[in-house]
Amino acid sequence: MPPFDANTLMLVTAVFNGFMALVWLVLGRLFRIAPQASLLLLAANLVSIPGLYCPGCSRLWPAALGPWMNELALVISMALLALGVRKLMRLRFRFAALTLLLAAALLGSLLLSSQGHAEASLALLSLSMSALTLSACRDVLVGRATGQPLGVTLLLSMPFALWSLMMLAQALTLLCLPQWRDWFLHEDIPSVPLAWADLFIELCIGISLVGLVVARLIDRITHMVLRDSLTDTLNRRALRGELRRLQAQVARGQHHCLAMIDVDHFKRFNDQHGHACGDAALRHLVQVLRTKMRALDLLGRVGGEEFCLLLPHTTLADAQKVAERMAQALRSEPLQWQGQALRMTASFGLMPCLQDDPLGDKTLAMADGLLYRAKALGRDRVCAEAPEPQVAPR
Ligand SMILES: Nc1nc2c(ncn2[C@@H]2O[C@H](COP(=O)(O)OP(=O)(O)OP(=O)(O)O)[C@@H](O)[C@H]2O)c(=O)[nH]1
Repeated sequence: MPPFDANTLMLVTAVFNGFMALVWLVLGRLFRIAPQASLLLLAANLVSIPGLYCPGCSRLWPAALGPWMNELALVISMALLALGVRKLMRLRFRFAALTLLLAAALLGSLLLSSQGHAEASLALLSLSMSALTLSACRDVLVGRATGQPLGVTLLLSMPFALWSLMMLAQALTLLCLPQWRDWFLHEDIPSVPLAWADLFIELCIGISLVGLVVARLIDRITHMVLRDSLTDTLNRRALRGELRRLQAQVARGQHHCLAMIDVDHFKRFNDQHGHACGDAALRHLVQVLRTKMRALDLLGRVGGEEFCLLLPHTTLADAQKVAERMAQALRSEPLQWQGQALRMTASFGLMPCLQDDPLGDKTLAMADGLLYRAKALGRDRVCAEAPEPQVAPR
């Protein structure tokens, strides 16, 4: 007897899946990390165990249904895995498509099995597993966190793609290449090469799923560190970082602009309608400003009701048009609060990013000065100023 027969390898895979079920239990229940996804992945691992290794199970159902029942557990496990991955990547469930796929696979394979077409029945189940893992692979690619490098995403999606390919190859072999059947199945249990491949891919999927959770945690922490929690704009720290980056480009001849934006008479929202209304007003402001921003533009909250807009690769004349459009949009879209339409305006101080200002402090201070000029001139307006032309020293 070889040192590792297929049954031993399937037992090792089942033990590993049991261990992963424990990992999801701890992550989801104890640490409350991705609790719903963890629950689905816990169930996926538990359900896979009888499909991988269950010596006494054959006594529970007719012998003809033996292989079908094993594969059935694996198909259900794959469906739970696909759902868990979707939840982990924060994508909406597509229950209709999943139910249709499962119903077609299970009913079709049962029908084929009952009519004596055991190979076609197994092939159908393998095909459905291939489709389920392919959809998980796609979800890992589609739902990747914003800052996650493409190489890492490809690496994390690889085990799902491998599993999908392996199941597809198994289905095609059962249907079209019976002479190669031994590569996949030995009688009704997996062949040794397939059992090895199973074990390897299950290990990789487990590691990949934990990697996805870590990527999600990193994404959340980065978001918390760099974003303002009320308005979901950049916070002061992130804004300063972006401004430094733009100032470095200004030194190399690029043209960027910066606008300081302050809500007019903001205190009245708080005083007359309560603090919750003030918060809603800030979110409304951001929502309206965003409709006039390009994908490249960056908005950050400097503090209180004061915001800073960075307009990369924009001349002062173009930036002025953007700011005027924003002021107009605010004027025409009042805040809807408890059945009332509350008029909201803002003042803008607009500056081109200055040369010889590596941290952007001078640019910020001058934009702030222009903002106060806009306030002094009666609010609800844009004040812009070109910098003094630089005179070359004689
Ligand atoms: N609701 C809410 N209020 C805030 C927040 N941050 C700062 N404020 C309030 O914003 C108000 C700012 O008021 P002021 O600085 O007097 O400015 P203003 O009323 O907008 O007047 P002008 O700028 O001169 O037009 C203060 O009452 C702060 O308490 C916040 O996150 N939420």
